[in-house]
Amino acid sequence: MEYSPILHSFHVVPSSYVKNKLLVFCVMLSLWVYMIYCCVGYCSTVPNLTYGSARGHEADAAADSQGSSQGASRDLLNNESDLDSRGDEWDEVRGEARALDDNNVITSSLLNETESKKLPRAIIIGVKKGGTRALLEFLRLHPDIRAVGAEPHFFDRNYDKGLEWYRDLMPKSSEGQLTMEKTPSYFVTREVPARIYTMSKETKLIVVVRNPVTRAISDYTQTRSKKLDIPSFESLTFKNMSAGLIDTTWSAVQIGLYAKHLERWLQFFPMEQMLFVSGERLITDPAGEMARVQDFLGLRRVVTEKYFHFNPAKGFPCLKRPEGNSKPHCLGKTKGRTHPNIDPEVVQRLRDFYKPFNRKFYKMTGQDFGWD
Ligand SMILES: Nc1ncnc2c1ncn2[C@@H]1O[C@H](COP(=O)(O)OS(=O)(=O)O)[C@@H](OP(=O)(O)O)[C@H]1O
Repeated sequence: MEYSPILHSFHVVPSSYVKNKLLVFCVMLSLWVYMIYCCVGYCSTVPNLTYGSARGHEADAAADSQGSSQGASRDLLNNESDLDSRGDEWDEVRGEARALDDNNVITSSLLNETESKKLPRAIIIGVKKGGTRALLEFLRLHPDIRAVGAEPHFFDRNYDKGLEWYRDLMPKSSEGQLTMEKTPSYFVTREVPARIYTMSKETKLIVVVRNPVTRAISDYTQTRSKKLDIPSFESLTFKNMSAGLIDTTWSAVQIGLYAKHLERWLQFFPMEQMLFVSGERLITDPAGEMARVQDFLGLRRVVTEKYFHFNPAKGFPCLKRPEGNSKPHCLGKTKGRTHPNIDPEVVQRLRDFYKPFNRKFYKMTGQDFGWD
């Protein structure tokens, strides 16, 4: 019989030594099997013991960014549910703005786990046809702003649904981000100042104002676009045309009495908590007005002139990517409608009618909007 070291060792070495060797062999075998599994890609299904924390964060970040894009598309669906919402047209550019600041993107995706829906800390409360959609869409370019695209009408039409209903409409945001909404009818609705104050007396309020005569014509143009057989602007303006008595109960006229509406807000909020944006300058100098708005909200000045491109055919500033030369995005067809020609005498009568109210408004706000 040939000499066999293995057999020999079996005979001469104590059995505990053999057991130990077998144990080591089994461990080695398992490790090899494990490594082969890794090579063919099964590791992702097995708890990662080797570099668990590093890979774990990468995976979380990927899942988070998926989460945030889902959030964005939910926001987009909200937009589509509202007639006035044209926010979707601007989303591509908005994404571009976010990509501006890499740190911000990384931070926000890592923070996504702690993101939650919050009540707005700033609201664009008016005025109807002032340029509120343009302002909201310009603001949505800012990475520190999360805004709901549709108009929630919570404080005027849906107040009985409660604050949780309202909060649920908001997009998710991280701690450093500011949640916003716009509903232009708030500025003229009697109950709204007290209700916003009850939610939070710290709420920042923004009002986009526009020459009340042009605003009234814009308002009328919108109504007429939906209902063709309405009386003329001229006949609706007067209670008694021959006596020249203006009908202040007609909402198109009433909304423009800015000083009167503002008085109600000042019973609840100090002037420092309100910002008045010129609807006219938002068209002629959007970057200048945006600088004021961002300062008021305590934000970095991210949305600057490099985001705007004046479209001569449309007659309005549109949004462009700061880099590259892709086509600028403009607001939809319902913004910037052609106004009907109004009898110049009626326009003059309205101007005269608004003059004292405008003066009072300039005095209250400390701003001359140059309408007279
Ligand atoms: N960038 C840009 N693009 C298009 N339109 C612009 C822009 N900036 C301000 N505006 C003016 O916004 C007016 C509509 O105002 P609102 O968005 O407040 O209207 S609404 O109350 O939400 O229906 C709209 O009024 P009309 O011109 O009467 O249609 C515009 O004059």
